[in-house]
Amino acid sequence: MSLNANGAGPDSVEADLDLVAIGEPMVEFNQRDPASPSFLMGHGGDTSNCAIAAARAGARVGYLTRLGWDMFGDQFVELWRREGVDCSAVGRDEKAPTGIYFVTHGPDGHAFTYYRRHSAASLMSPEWLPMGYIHRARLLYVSGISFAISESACDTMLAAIDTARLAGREIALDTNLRLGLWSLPRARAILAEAARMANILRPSIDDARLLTGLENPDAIADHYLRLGARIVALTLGSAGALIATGQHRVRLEPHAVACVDATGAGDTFGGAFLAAHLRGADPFTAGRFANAAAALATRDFGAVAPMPRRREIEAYLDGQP
Ligand SMILES: O=C(O)C(=O)C[C@H](O)[C@H](O)COP(=O)(O)O
Repeated sequence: MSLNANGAGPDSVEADLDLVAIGEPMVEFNQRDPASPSFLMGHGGDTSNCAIAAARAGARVGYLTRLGWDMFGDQFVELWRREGVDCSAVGRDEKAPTGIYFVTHGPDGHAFTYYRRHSAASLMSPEWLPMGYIHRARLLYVSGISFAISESACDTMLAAIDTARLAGREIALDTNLRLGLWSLPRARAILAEAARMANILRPSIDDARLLTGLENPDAIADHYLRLGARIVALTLGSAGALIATGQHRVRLEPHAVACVDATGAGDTFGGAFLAAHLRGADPFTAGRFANAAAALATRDFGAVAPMPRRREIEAYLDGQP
């Protein structure tokens, strides 16, 4: 079942949302202390993270997914309502569960363990897609993870992109490569196709190296600009970010914050970047805002809980030299 799903054409629908994100949310169990058997419960899933980060950064945001008819599904609906993320077109599935994942921490950073196979979101299909809802937003946000979780979810993402393109909406793609979900050759082929259709691209340097075979951040930015993106926001992990357009590029230095858990930092960058972009900031100003937001989001455990709000990000930037 999906609520308020309609297939009305773009001309009859006013864009009353800035962005709509589509993908899979997952309940998160985060191990704060490797010596302890207890896990902190939270909420993750890259596109839901991005939607919440964008809403906290000041955008009008909608989210599309399918949830189980379970306690975790109810929690997500409550979370999005609390965060001001419109979830009126979210579908629920009586037979399939909401996905979950575990975050553990080691010397190489965090690692994810998924329990998401046959989840409600992985059963998304183009027949379900509420196209009229996509028309309501100026920009569609998709992520590589959603192409990887199942064949029908992959088809749904391609249909969502087509819908947004035909309606003249912007498309933003986060590569979010998760090789536990699909093979590198498959990811390369499908994400290159998706990147061709994206106006704004946010690859991480690790993803981009694997996907393009290139090493150098400038060469990676050139590659994606050549594919057709207008803006490439390449995040460089603890080395900051590179924002590139056809005309200009700026390297953003990292912010020195005490990092506790980087889960969701990339999604926070994406959400904050898009919120700033959609209120008219140029890509470099949006990049500075996002770079600060992502750093602030690493100061505590969990993908969502430590995400900063617009005022906090601006106050932090005001205090920077
Ligand atoms: O892996 C998945 O499928 C998830 O959605 C789990 C996490 O919530 C995001 O992956 C976090 O993404 P980052 O912002 O790159 O840390």
